[in-house]
Amino acid sequence: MGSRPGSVGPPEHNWPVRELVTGARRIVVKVGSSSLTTASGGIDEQRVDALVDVLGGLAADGREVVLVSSGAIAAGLAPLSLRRRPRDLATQQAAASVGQGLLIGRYAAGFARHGLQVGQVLLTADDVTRRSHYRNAYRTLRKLLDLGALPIVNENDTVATDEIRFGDNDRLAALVAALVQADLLVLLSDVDALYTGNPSDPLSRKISYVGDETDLEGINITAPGKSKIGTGGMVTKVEAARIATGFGIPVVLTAAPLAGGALSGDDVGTLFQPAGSRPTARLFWLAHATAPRGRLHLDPGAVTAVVARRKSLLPAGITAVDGSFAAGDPVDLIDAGSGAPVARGLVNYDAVELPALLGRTTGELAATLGPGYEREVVHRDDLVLL
Ligand SMILES: Nc1ncnc2c1ncn2[C@@H]1O[C@H](COP(=O)(O)OP(=O)(O)O)[C@@H](O)[C@H]1O
Ligand SMILES: N[C@@H](CCC(=O)OP(=O)(O)O)C(=O)O
Repeated sequence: MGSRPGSVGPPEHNWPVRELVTGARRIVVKVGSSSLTTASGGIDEQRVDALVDVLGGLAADGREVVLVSSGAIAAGLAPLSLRRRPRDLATQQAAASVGQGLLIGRYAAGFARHGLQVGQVLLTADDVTRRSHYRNAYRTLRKLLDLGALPIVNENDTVATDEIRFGDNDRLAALVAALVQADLLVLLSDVDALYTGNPSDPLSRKISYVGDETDLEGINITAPGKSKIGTGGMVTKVEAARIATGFGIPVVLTAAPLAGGALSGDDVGTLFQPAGSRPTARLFWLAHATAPRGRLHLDPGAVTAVVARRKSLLPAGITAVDGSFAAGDPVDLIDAGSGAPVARGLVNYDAVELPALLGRTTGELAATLGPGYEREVVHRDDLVLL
């Protein structure tokens, strides 16, 4: 890559942030397809074994480790004589079905050398977004850890459809980190850190520390090239870091071969500082893990009331409704002027009930329709700003 300008780091040299890494007891490690498989499609056994050795070392040190591993689709390509990552879902699912078994087999053999059992946990988006399901997922992961087994999580690609799938595992890893209340999320990729621009551009600088959102301003994240076997790219990793740090979990982003050093506290990769306060689990899930079932469009007064004054949303400030949802479902609140989502909340009415209520005051609605219609459309306790 040639010489490049100096890296962008924390303001003070002795910033103790690396202790967030070395002191972490429960760690979620996510590894991307590009770090586990060969360009021609198949498992890169040496790289899998190198990762297993690092994670086995952590477990031997008494840390709880959850591995979120991509690579099922890529690992299934060569065995099925597929020459590149298929575009159609059915072939991707078939490749994942073959590749997942091979991948987990390789992990099981590798971790056995460290005296560790692995537990395969395949999740769909629903499993980590719906309250009843994510409690279930949590129980399984917790039990595996209690039994001394190392959970290996992937998206359940063989049943996930285009509409519901995560596609990349970065966001899934951030949600799993929140689910198990991890002390640290490590995102391993084929690039050693986040850069200010495309890492192959010599003018791009390495970013060693992200303190908050302002440190991400001006960063140019380019899509991975066509030859890539991963799907998420850097955009989904930064998004995953936002989700995890927003839940109070520090994140280290680095290359898989640097994982051992990063976990020992070496100043490698990019460290994302966690937010000071942790939102309630319920609101965190509402913001990051729910799929909105509809959209309520707000006039300027309602946007100010909800965003600036943190008030409940009343029917008078809603100009339009779309989607088909039932009372209790998550919906996005849209600034009708800009079209941007400003908040997400749990709605108190069914979609079919709302059109007759729009623009009317709660007093007027209660007088004509009965006291049941005095209720807010979205109560402020069920609202989270986006
Ligand atoms: N600003 C940036 N900093 C670092 N990497 C970047 C940036 N913009 C784009 N990338 C690309 O993102 C790629 C990582 O994404 P991806 O291939 O999906 O990884 P994985 O398979 O590990 O999930 C890197 O190889 C890099 O080329
Ligand atoms: N669940 C998929 C992950 C897809 C993928 O490529 O993700 P990633 O490499 O994390 O960008 C698989 O195992 O192939």
